[in-house]
Order: sequence, then C-alpha cells, then structure tokens
Amino acid sequence: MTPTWLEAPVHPVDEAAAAAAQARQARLTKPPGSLGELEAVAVRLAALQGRERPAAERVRMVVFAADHGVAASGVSAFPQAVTVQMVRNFAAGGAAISVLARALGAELEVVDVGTLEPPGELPGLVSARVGPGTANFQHQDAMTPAQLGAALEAGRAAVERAAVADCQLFIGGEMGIANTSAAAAVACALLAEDPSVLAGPGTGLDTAGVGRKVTVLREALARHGDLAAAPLEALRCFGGFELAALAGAFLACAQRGIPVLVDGFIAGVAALVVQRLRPETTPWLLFGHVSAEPGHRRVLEALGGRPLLDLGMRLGEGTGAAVAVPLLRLACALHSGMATFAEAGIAGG
Ligand SMILES: O=C(O)c1ccc[n+]([C@@H]2O[C@H](COP(=O)([O-])O)[C@@H](O)[C@H]2O)c1
Ligand SMILES: Cc1cc2nc[nH]c2cc1C
Repeated sequence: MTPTWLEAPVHPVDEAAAAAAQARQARLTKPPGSLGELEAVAVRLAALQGRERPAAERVRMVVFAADHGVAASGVSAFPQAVTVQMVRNFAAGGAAISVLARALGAELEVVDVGTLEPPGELPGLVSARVGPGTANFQHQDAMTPAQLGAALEAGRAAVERAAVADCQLFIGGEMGIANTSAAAAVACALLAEDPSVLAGPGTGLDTAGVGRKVTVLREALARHGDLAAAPLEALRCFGGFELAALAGAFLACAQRGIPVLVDGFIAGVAALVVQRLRPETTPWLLFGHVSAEPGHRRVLEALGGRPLLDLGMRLGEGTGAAVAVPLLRLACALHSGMATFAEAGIAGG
C-alpha cells in the first residue's frame, strides 16, 4: 500500500565538504564566529551540496494547491473558491510569491493537486489533480490510501523536474483554504497535543472562530486512535493533497540531495510528517521563518528547527522561505568571497 519510493535511501551529507567549509570560515578575515548564523548556514549548505563553497542561485519554488472538505465546517475566514482564484493569480503573476520569484530570479511552478473546480489551462500550471478536494475530515477520512499515494507522488514528480533544472535549493509553497485546520489536525495527531495548542486564526478567524475550529479538530481527532507513531496515516486521515504533495517533495529532495527551505505552518507540518517518517531527512530541512500562526513555534520546536527570520508573516505560498533566500545568498557570498587572513596579510588568523 505504501509507495515503495518512500523507502529509498536519503542522500548522505558530505562531512568532508562541511569540514572544508568550517576550516575556510576559520581563515576568513573576521573574528571567529562573528557572522553568527550566517557562518553556520553556509557550512550546512556546503555539507548538503557537497562543495566547500555552496550557492543558492538556482532556486526552484513550487506551490501546491488543493481544496479541503473541512472548509464546509466553517473553519476559515475565506470561502473555498479563493483557492482556485489564487491559482489563477499565481499564473498571472500577481500573487506575493509570483512577485518574490521574479525579484529573486527564481523559477515558480504551480501544481494543482485538487482544487474544487479545475482552474483550466494556465501558463506555468501543472495539473496533477488527485480529486476535487479532500473529504471533510470532521466526519470521514480526508483521503483514501490511493489518493494519499497520488498526492505524495505529485510532490516527488515536482522534485524530479526541479532536479532536471539543476536546482540548488527547493522551496515548497501551498495554497488551500482551510489547510491550517488540516495541518493543525496532523500536528495534533503526531505531537499528541490538544487542538487548543495548535489551532490558530489562519487567514483571520476571530476568537469565536478559533473556538469552533478547536471543537471541529477535537471531534475529528476523537474518531481515531493514537496516530503519534503513524505519520502517513495521520496525513491520510486529516491532511490535504497539497500537504501530502509537500511531504512527498521534501522526502524526494532529501533522497535526491537537494536542500529544502521550509516555509510556514503548513509546510512545517509537512516537514514534521517527513521527519517522523524518516528522521535521517532532518539535515536537509532548513527553515526560512517562523509564522505568526501560533502553532508554528510548537511545530518548529518538535522539528528542532531554527528559523532564519521572524517577521510576523502568515501568508503561506512559500513566501516566508522566499524572503530568506537573500540571506542564504549573502551567507554564501561572504563564505566564498571574503579574503583569508593570509591573503589580506592580516595578523592573528
Ligand atoms: O504558512 C503559514 O504559516 C500560514 C498561516 C496562515 C494561513 N496561511 C495560508 O492561508 C490559507 C489557510 O488558512 P485558513 O484560515 O483558510 O486555514 C492557506 O492558503 C495558507 O497558505 C498560511
Ligand atoms: C487572498 C489569499 C491569499 C492566500 N495565499 C495563501 N493563502 C491565502 C489565502 C487568501 C485568502
């Protein structure tokens, strides 16, 4: 039942490249450690890319979009039709991630994994529809096993295309009205937390709305046993097609040896599924930011992830990862462009 590719080995991290990068950092014209996290992230990228001087120039962004049956339970501030409307906005170049992709010179691909209405043919849009949205997980399992397999595969296929384009860094974004409920339910199942800890306003629910969301999540979680050790089953029962596609993409990146820059709450939960399924993926997952969605901090804590930015963003689409790309680029530029003490003739190195 479980797709066999999920069990393929994760790419090893290159410890020799990490050691060479660390040694180079020690020779650069600055007091040791004075560039803080910028040093650590350059060394980490060196280990992942298998080269002393890493780069984050060729960035691939993929936004996975899908609808959620649980939207019918009144858990979002926005109507479900916004999902497909935003897909058209991505393709037309008017969404926040479209602007960031242009500004960064990054390739942006949009994958329809199952909006309620098909968006039609659009430039840059890949159709990998698993169905017209998930079932409402308040009352039944969100996906069948076959749907879960197809959604995971949509993520893997996107990474295959990114690998052909020789990408150095992968960003997975998502769009799906009500997907903070799906992500919160999956995270509650994996972390054995009450929904009051992980459910938040999402697109903008008020306090009463968040209370309704918590009730819906408690009811859904109560229909299942303990899923803390069953990440794929939690994903199938509560997740979305885009969440599963993100999980498939993140795992495929780790298998292919492509570093991932994880976005916000929903992408973070996809990363948590992957980490619980295959803990050896951990080094491949870098974290762009911490979202204003309150549950994200708990998810990052569980992942052991340190976000690069904390800007109060809560948009999704991959935007919180995209805005961290310039930092990675600067970290790489410093790492490979600074003079060493010997080159500059400075004493004390
Ligand atoms: O990435 C985040 O941290 C994040 C936090 C809150 C909302 N979102 C976005 O908002 C949508 C889900 O919000 P909601 O309220 O409909 O569950 C979905 O399209 C996400 O991309 C994203
Ligand atoms: C307008 C809008 C844009 C989004 N992008 C990601 N999630 C979103 C939710 C809404 C409502």
